[in-house]
Amino acid sequence: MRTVEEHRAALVGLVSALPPVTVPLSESLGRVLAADVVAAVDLPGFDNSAMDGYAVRSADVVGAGPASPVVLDVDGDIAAGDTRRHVLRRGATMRIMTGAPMPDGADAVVPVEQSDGGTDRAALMLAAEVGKHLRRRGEDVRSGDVVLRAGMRMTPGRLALAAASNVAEVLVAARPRVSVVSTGDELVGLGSPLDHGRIVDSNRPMLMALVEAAGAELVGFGHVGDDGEALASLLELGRGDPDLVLTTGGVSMGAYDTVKEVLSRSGTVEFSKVAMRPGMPQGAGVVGPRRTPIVTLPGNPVSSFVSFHIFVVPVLRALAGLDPEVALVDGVAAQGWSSVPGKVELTRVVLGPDGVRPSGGQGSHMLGALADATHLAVVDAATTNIEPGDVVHLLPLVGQD
Ligand SMILES: Nc1nc2c(c(=O)[nH]1)N[C@H]1C(S)=C(S)[C@@H](COP(=O)(O)OP(=O)(O)OC[C@H]3O[C@@H](n4cnc5c(N)ncnc54)[C@H](O)[C@@H]3O)O[C@H]1N2
Ligand code: MOO
Repeated sequence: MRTVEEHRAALVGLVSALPPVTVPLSESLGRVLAADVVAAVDLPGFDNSAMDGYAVRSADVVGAGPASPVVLDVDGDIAAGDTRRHVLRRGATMRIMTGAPMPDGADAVVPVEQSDGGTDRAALMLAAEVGKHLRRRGEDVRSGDVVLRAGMRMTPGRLALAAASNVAEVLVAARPRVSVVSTGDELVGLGSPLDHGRIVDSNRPMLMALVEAAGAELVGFGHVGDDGEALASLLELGRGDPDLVLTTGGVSMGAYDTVKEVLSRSGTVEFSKVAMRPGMPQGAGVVGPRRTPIVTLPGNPVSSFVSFHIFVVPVLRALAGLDPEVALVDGVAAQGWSSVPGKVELTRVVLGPDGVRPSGGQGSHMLGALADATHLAVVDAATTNIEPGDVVHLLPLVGQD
């Protein structure tokens, strides 16, 4: 029996990194940066006013206050977007709006609320000191600064920072192209009537969703029955020219476990038992004329879900040129639970305010626990009992991190 690490290393070894791609910033949300983003401009780009009010030389308003207003000539207006270069006369002021460039010579702003609002002459009632209500060029970001680092996922906030820095395009990790195929005669499509003995093909929508939530691109999907020829031809097709094919079902010891039967014959896919629960029966290799990497996941829904997290995510990350390892986070058990000896156990858990608890029934056919689960607790093969207060290692669920 293989260890989880051995099987993961074998899978990651099947793929090589795809080259990163340049995308317009507007299409970068959710993508992982493949290079640092460097600001092309200072932020702010010029000294500007933080308030609607009056640009002044602080020396001209010394002692100004409600009881002792300083009255100055108003030499004109400066609106946001004014591209002229203004110079403020000594003993004068200019009306200025939020975001408008400061005139040369001005070093402070008196907000309109602390004035009489005059347009020819204005009475100012604040002794604004140097820098008051002023936003300095480059105080936020300097041109040439690294504002985002390679490996970060683009979020709306990061996108805003890149946009303000006038970065129009970014280099991002490639999105691997993935096909998903479910197998089994018992499966019917979502929304169809269910005869006795039939079940809904839930693994296919689950894996399609996992693929997309993991940042990969779904390029094909289908279902085949337990018919060896159909399965063989579907896999040969490699529809959509995927970088990876995922199958689910048909990999254990049954008389109709077609994936294993058909692909074992090809000689390019290896089937193994992995010391984990759930997800023991696994297979992987290459198929078709392009030797497309394939990972054959077990059919039990939870086994398939867990195997995706433990094996497919690292493969997708390797394809994207990222470190295959996903960092685990620590949590503290709020209650105890037992774990199978000799195998890594992946327990669906909820990380709540009081700590970590198993989320519902843990059978590999039981999807109920996925409603609330936030993480998989990775319990090593030597541990048979988790006690309340124990530190447990958690893998965030895809789409939930
Ligand atoms: N004699 C043995 N039997 C089994 C073993 C074993 O070692 N010896 N291993 C068990 C383990 S562990 C697992 S996991 C499963 C893996 O089975 P398969 O990959 O061959 O999957 P199937 O037999 O096709 O299906 C298993 C189970 O999952 C349901 N299923 C399958 N596909 C879907 C789908 N797309 N959507 C929803 N549910 C699906 C299927 O109906 C079965 O109930 O084998 C054990 N048996
Ligand atoms: O390993 Mo199976 O995955 O227990 O259900």
